[in-house]
Amino acid sequence: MSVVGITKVAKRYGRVTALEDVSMTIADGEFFGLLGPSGGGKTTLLRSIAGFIDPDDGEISIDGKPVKNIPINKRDIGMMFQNYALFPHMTVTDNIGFGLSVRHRPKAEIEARVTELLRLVRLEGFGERKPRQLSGGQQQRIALARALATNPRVLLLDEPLGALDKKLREEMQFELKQIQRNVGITTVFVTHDQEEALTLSDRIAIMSEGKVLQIGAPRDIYERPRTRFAAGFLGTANFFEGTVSGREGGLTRILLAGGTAIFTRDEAPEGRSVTIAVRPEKFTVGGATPAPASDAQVNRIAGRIAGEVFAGNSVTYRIDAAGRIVTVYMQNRMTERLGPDAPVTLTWDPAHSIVLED
Ligand SMILES: Nc1ncnc2c1ncn2[C@@H]1O[C@H](COP(=O)(O)OP(=O)(O)OP(=O)(O)O)[C@@H](O)[C@H]1O
Repeated sequence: MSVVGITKVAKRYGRVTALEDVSMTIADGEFFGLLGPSGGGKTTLLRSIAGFIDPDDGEISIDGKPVKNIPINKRDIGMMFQNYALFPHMTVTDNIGFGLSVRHRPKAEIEARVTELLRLVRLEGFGERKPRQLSGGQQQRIALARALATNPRVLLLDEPLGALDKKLREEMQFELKQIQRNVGITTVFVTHDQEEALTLSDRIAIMSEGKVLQIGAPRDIYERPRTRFAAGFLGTANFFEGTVSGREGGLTRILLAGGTAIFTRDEAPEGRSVTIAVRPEKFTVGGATPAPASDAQVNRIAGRIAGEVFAGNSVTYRIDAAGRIVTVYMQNRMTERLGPDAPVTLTWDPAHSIVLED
């Protein structure tokens, strides 16, 4: 069942199109990430759901009801923004209970709820502290508890962990996900950090220049990016441009400039110019004279080591092959080092050659 519905939403600021024809549905209990570069429209969309921004066109609904004429405080939404600071003069308890106090809930109910939320964010016993007596991560957890206090239908998070340093951020990612799972609240969050989007989201919408480029589960977008932008924004990809030159053994043959042929399981009409994406970890690097193919259905191109970045457990190679530099990630399992200029053979499964739409 869908909780948040967004249909053909548009927002312009003078000549700037912040959102254009944006549609998506967010399911009950889903952790939904809006990912994209700066200026892509993520915050504008989140603020439109919250009610801070009124879209020029389209419709936003919660539980099937259009929210256009519902004010912010009646939308049944909890919010946590990067700079959505706690009230500095109030205790942790009063901060968390704030939303319930302004709704004139009975004192006993507020106390019980605050206790429950402190337990949820693992800060029991911190109720009497002031925000300045908390670490950054603790403040963030209190802000989360405050956003959840009224038991809202939807939780909106804008770069919720943006202010934290890397280590704390990783810890909080894990915690945020746990809490979201436990509460089961439908959550929409904005991030420009691809790793954060991959770790937290059930599904991701990739946004750029006000448009949605692709929506899908992290694994689906990673394994099957539709565009060059999506492939490059979520992870790293090598791109091979060529022309479709027919079918062979159930595979599509792509002829690269320079005459090398590579194969894909995807279908594409003969004669079409296409771009193929291959993720760096999909390759195997072998010696100059590869073992005879036991399976003819494998891509195989010759190259030379042009550079390496050693990271202990793994190595990133830059390999000069088929007239380009190919980035390859390898686990550090080799007994011999592949030195500069060493001749190598790159092999990969045609299933990992993805034909892009643009
Ligand atoms: N109030 C405003 N007035 C004019 N232009 C605006 C306004 N708010 C946003 N924009 C423009 O709309 C576009 C989308 O902005 P938005 O903040 O939604 O992007 P974003 O993806 O959230 O970026 P960031 O990651 O930097 O927060 C940008 O080009 C921005 O400059």
